[in-house]
Amino acid sequence: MLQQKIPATVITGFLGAGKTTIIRNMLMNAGGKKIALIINEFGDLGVDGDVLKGCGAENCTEDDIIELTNGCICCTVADDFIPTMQRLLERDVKPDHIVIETSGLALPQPLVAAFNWPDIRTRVTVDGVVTVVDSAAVAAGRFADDHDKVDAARVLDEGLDHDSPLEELFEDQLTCADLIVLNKTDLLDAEGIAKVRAEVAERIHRKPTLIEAKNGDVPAFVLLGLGASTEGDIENRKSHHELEHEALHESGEAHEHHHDHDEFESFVMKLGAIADPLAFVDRLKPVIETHDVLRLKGFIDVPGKPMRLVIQAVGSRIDTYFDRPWSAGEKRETRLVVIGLHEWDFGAVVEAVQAAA
Ligand SMILES: Nc1nc2c(ncn2[C@@H]2O[C@H](COP(=O)(O)OP(=O)(O)OP(=O)(O)O)[C@@H](O)[C@H]2O)c(=O)[nH]1
Repeated sequence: MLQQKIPATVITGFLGAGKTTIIRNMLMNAGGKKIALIINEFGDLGVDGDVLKGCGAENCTEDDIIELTNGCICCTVADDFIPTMQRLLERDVKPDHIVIETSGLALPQPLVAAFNWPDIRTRVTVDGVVTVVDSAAVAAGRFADDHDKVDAARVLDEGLDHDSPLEELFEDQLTCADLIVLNKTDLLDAEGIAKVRAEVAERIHRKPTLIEAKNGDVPAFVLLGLGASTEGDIENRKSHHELEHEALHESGEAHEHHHDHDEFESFVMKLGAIADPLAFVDRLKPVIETHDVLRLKGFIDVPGKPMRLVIQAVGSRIDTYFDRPWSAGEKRETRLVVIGLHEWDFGAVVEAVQAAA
């Protein structure tokens, strides 16, 4: 009899929006569903995968968590994602549901298109694309372009894309959604939330379901079981790049292929033990603001503490918490992944973070 397709849910959304938090909560209340996780990160310090392995959900053990950390899943879909999916489908014990967390910088469109590959499409279907929004960042205008800056630049260069890389990526992730989660609403009042709803609605031509959340508290039955078969609707969810590409093809103009990720850059830093993490966090805030660090996360070795300290910075909003003991064989060290916009002064950021340590 025709094999029932395994449903796969894509969780996307900009850096720090709350994807991992939503997934961790989903694992803890997914009932008996056996979940396989594919976690993609930009910057090869597997923080999300490590955090999720630490949550010890019995329906998703360590070997059900597969990490793809050699770049964005949209660029590595052919040589990384597809083979991973094929290996997963060869397992004798199949998962009930596959959940894919894209990196915060990934375009979901190429990933959804990959589900139309011949030997994937017969066995898996995209149950839905869930786009997580950092409502506080939207309310703060993080994704709205600085229009007078763009207007000034446009005077100089007619061919300038009207959107900044942040704005384009943000819209592309929204356009692809079956469900939009306005997360971090705990940081906003009713007026702020209304403003975010309006801004999100004006950026998309479709009408995906939109829900609010705090600390990723979205019930698993809302996330899993959307039944959208999104891979059959990609015509309706094109990214800016795909639309531009089509327009240029129609006009017959030649154009170079640019990767949307040239505008972003990340690096991993290793630092010594940090005796006073709160002082470190205070000194880090101005560095993040000065250099417009988009995202900083990782693990801190605090001398004398048996537990590992996780640091999570989304823009200059910084959280730290002890998540688990350092394990016996593990080397205690401070490792941070730092992600920013391309035009930043790389050396200066490294020096400033080191000086703050
Ligand atoms: N105040 C608040 N903080 C949140 C909420 N959801 C997540 N966070 C915090 O935001 C930070 C980033 O959360 P993650 O779940 O790691 O975000 P992510 O989208 O997986 O991040 P990347 O994978 O790096 O793109 C963490 O410090 C979370 O604790 C929320 O609803 N409210």
